Amino acid sequence: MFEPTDIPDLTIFRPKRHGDARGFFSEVWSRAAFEAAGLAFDWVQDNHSRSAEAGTLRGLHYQAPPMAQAKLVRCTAGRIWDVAVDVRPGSPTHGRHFGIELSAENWAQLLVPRGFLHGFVTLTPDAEVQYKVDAPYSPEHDGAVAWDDPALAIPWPLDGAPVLSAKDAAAPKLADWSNPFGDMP
Ligand SMILES: Cc1cn([C@H]2C[C@H](O)[C@@H](COP(=O)(O)OP(=O)(O)O[C@H]3O[C@@H](C)C(=O)[C@@H](O)[C@H]3O)O2)c(=O)[nH]c1=O
Repeated sequence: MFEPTDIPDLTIFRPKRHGDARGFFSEVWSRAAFEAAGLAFDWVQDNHSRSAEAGTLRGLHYQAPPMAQAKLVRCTAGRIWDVAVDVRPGSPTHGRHFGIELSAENWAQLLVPRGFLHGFVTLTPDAEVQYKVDAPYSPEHDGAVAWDDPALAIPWPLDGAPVLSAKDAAAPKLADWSNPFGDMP
């Protein structure tokens, strides 16, 4: 059910789907199951986004401490390529990225700890992404790093230029960015 990745603390969660003639039932998050796996989070907000076009890229985003957010991300319509980048100061995997397809079919989720950048690109039209966060939205702490920074070299599955927000199109490269996570508790 829980699978480690090659980045410590970045975890894949594959909830069981109980299929029957009506459809399916699935526990998409359970405090007991997560705590039994050593994953205790106090989620405070559920987010839901929909992107009309395939090739819509949202990222790479973070909230700075003390409003840093862990995220539990899933895709409930269509397919996305979800990416997390470890920017925890002193982490042995600092700068490393991890990507995974999340979809309404594979029902996988990605648990992104605090101290990571997070983003995704939609692989189908009308993709819907839902995620829990463990700190409230704070526009003053909201930030972005360039999705296409060559220093990160993320192989986004894109066919041409992505659809971006103005904020993401103007995001700084890692070299021009001041990492706020050194102050993380
Ligand atoms: C993230 C967020 C945005 N908003 C508002 C601000 C703005 O008017 C509108 C759209 O915001 P954004 O452009 O930041 O939305 P988006 O680009 O979808 O941002 C999200 O991207 C993914 C990859 C993440 O990891 C999230 O944490 C978040 O940063 O919604 C909230 O009210 N609450 C929130 O928690």
